Amino acid sequence: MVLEKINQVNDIKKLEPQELPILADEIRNFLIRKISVTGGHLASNLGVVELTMAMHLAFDLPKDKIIWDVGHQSYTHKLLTGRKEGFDGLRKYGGMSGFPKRAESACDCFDTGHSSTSISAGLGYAMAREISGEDYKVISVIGDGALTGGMAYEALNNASKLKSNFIIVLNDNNMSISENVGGMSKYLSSIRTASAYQDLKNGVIDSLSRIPVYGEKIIRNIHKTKSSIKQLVIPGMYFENMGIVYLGPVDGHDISAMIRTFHEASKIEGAVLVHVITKKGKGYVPAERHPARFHGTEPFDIETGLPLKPRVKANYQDIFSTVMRKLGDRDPKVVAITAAMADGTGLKRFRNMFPERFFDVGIAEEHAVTFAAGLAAAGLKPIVAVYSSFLQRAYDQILHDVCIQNLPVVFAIDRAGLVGSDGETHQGIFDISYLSGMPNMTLAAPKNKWELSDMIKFAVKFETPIAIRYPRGEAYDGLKEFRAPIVFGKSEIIYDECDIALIAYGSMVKTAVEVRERLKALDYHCSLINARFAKPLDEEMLRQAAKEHKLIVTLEENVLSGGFGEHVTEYLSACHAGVPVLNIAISDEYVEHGNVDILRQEVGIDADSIYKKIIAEFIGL
Ligand SMILES: Cc1ncc(C[n+]2csc(CCOP(=O)(O)OP(=O)(O)O)c2C)c(N)n1
Ligand SMILES: CC(=O)[C@@H](O)[C@H](O)COP(=O)(O)O
Ligand SMILES: [Mg+2]
Repeated sequence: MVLEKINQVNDIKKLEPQELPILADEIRNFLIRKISVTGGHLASNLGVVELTMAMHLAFDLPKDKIIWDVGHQSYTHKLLTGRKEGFDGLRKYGGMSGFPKRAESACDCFDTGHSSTSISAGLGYAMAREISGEDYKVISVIGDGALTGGMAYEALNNASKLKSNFIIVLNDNNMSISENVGGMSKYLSSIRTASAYQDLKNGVIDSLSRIPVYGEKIIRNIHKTKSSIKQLVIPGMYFENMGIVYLGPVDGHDISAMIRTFHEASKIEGAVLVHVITKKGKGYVPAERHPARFHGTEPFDIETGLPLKPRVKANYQDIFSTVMRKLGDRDPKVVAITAAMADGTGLKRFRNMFPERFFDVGIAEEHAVTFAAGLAAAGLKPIVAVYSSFLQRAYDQILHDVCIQNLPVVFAIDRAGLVGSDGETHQGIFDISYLSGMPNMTLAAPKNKWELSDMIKFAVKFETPIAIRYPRGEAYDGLKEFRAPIVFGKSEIIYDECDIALIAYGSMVKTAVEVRERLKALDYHCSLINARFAKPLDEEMLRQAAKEHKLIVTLEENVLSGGFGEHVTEYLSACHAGVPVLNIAISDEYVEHGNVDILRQEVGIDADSIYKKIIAEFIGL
């Protein structure tokens, strides 16, 4: 086993050349085996095995800095930097992260998780190196999907002024999570398919490189200057015209070709983009055939590629998918927007049925929101389906383009709450806080699957901005009998008693049901109120609850700061309600990766922790 020889960074450099393809195969088998048990980002990682090996061979880690965009494709890098043992605990609580983490290894120089940050961060490193007079190479690895994100262009624009070497590796597998979209994607395809042109260029460079002494110089000059020869023979003029040298395309499964190109790229003063072509899912047939399904996978059977635990119950995304289909059918003004998350959000069905009213704008949340604002201003009914943590990107667009103009944009905020294995970059625990301060915004959250459907229907008729948040995964199917119509700003009283009022928002209603059952066993009488709206608050209900109970408990899956509970407490204290309020929320800390049930216990929002906190509070009254 060649992989056995890889125990720490740079061990790969000790291998014989003939061992490298064997190592690539063994790494693929290792990843398939491990991820089939733990789950994780398989297809992207299978695609970059040789690319990562070539970078580790061409560069000097940890001195040189490799920055992985998104970071979901960094598994081979982890393997080659002494973290083989970590794969059994991949993305588990207390185990190895699925993303690069500076705290995990000296070879991880920048934490990532959200897309399109690598060129900015790399440029920061390169500039810092210039200023401090240090000597290391900086390499940002960005996918073709991540290159649809606006930040990447802001960084490229800025990178053109760099005087020292900075390598951008464009890992082009012609896929985002699903098919990549947009003009840049088309442009990259045209480069890939222009093979005749490419052969011509390679021929010229190859011939030049065979000319002793002068050949190298001419090639360098070609790369350095904006000569007309270069314009003729090198594709990638988009980058070249920005002042970024373009090299490629290079076969991303040919280690020697990549090493040669990286050495070439290292000699260039300024920013250079190396265009590498890879195959997403390479080496595992089910992942090659279904790269989107194996982008991020649950544990699966290696033989068949099928999930080990087939889903029995519908998840919130299935419910969203169904209601969107119905709305699309009923109302031709309904349009749906996603920032590259059609699969995850459940918009695929809408896309297939109403392609002309479906927009995948690429990994461009800021643009998605302002684009939706434009659609709304022109009289359509846009629904932006977006993960809570990714919507953080678009704070100003929501405020400036949607809320100030009071436009009827619906935000379907998916993955709201703890998401689990992706960890701190992906936990959707800030949206109530960052949205509730925006005038004109309405915030709602359903208690169960039927209410999600009712709320989306309500939202589509709503005439001002509205955000509906719901969690990742299985939809709650309890409390079916409680389906009072949705009324703007009004909560739903589920059980009306005395002693304690449990006022739960969205996903926490389910937990509150369990807490109430346990408190009942101790003879505590608890009301259960489904808040439905975090903004505006149901003030009438709050005043009433304050009068009728000895303790108010708010429950939410969001950070405390700026969250639902804080607003309730503030309101009750402003009206001198005189009743104690216990806020159940996540304390103001980032929550790491792990199983959601474990994380809930860790942050104290599981039924048991809440039950204990309530008893302690009540006894102290
Ligand atoms: C801001 C943001 N939006 C969405 C995502 C979700 N996301 C993760 S990877 C990915 C696709 C990336 O495609 P690409 O960069 O080409 O990498 P590949 O998986 O193809 O290697 C998306 C949309 C994200 N991580 N960050
Ligand atoms: C890396 C990334 O950002 C996505 O692939 C994310 O992991 C998807 O998460 P879900 O599994 O919740 O769709
Ligand atoms: Mg890609």
